[in-house]
Amino acid sequence: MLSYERATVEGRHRHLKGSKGNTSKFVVTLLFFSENKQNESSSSSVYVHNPHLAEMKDDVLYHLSLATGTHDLPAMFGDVKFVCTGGSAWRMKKCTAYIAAELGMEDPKSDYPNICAGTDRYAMYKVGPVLCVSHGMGVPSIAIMLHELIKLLHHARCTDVTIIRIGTSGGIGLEPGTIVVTKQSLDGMFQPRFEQVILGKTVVRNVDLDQGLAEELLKCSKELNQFETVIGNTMCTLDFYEGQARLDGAFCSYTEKDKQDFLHKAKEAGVCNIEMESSVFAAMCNLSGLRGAVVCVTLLDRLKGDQLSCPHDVLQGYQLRPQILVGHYIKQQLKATALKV
Ligand SMILES: O=P(O)(O)O[C@@H]1C[C@H](O)[C@@H](CO)O1
Ligand SMILES: O=c1cc[nH]c(=O)[nH]1
Repeated sequence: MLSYERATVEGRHRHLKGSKGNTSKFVVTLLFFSENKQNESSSSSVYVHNPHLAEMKDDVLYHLSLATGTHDLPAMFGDVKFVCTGGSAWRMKKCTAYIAAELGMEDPKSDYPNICAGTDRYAMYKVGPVLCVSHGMGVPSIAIMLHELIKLLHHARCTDVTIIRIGTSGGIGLEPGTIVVTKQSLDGMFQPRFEQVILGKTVVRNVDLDQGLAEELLKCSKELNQFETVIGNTMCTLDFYEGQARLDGAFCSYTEKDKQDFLHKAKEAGVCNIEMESSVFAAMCNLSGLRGAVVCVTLLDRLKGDQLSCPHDVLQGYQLRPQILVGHYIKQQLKATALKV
């Protein structure tokens, strides 16, 4: 069972306009969900926390092109136990075919229809208990997908779902092709938090990820022994260029030295890689009670450069690594569950 914990943070806003040093007080209420061990049940299905949903006759998951009124969501998705999500639709289709082969569930025609074919916002594929969904680029895009996915899992009455973001990133001091399993998601100021403005107030959300799941994934990588994997902090930014201290965007107002100083500070804060979705992903896993992990391959070492100039096939090969690791993990989990039955 999960229960709310409330915490209040007080601070002061500095007014941008008006007289120098003018500030006003703000109060932010933090809601954490914590495990209630006393009432722990064997399966977990706490995904949505919204009293308004129960009052709605029909729920339209607009960006997924699915709805409770037009689709039998329990029949379509009730067996889902794992969700893999990543930026590109191509990668999610590849991931579906790879996991199908790993689990011996290949479609003889190798055709995995896009369940969200009614929209070009996101793509979704399913093989057995595994759902693969694309999320686009950046926090707003993945947040919209996650709101609708979490409602989908709720309407479908799914239980015990694990969700893993399989993505790409820029590494700091790591050999390109290394996988980073995120320990904590830090913002651009190296703070472990996700800030969202709701009703004109800043709400700070918890970005802790499931450490047990991260360790299990690291163990799987050791068993596979195909590529280097580390557990470390991931910096989540709102931009690929200036937000990640690149020198090659359309605009840049800092020097190579400024960039290096920033990246070294990030390294000191335990940052192993930089990407653009982990913070809100972690926050929404915490809110929903989903078990979550972020597994990203590094495409380059940001201490050595900014441009992704290595050959296309090398980059595509790197992109497949997170799914190889996650495919192995899912296969092991399903085997272990089958043994228990
Ligand atoms: O899941 P992907 O590999 O798309 O995530 C990273 C972070 C940004 O969305 C994108 C930038 O190239 O790659
Ligand atoms: O450097 C990189 C590479 C992939 N994705 C990012 O966000 N940054």
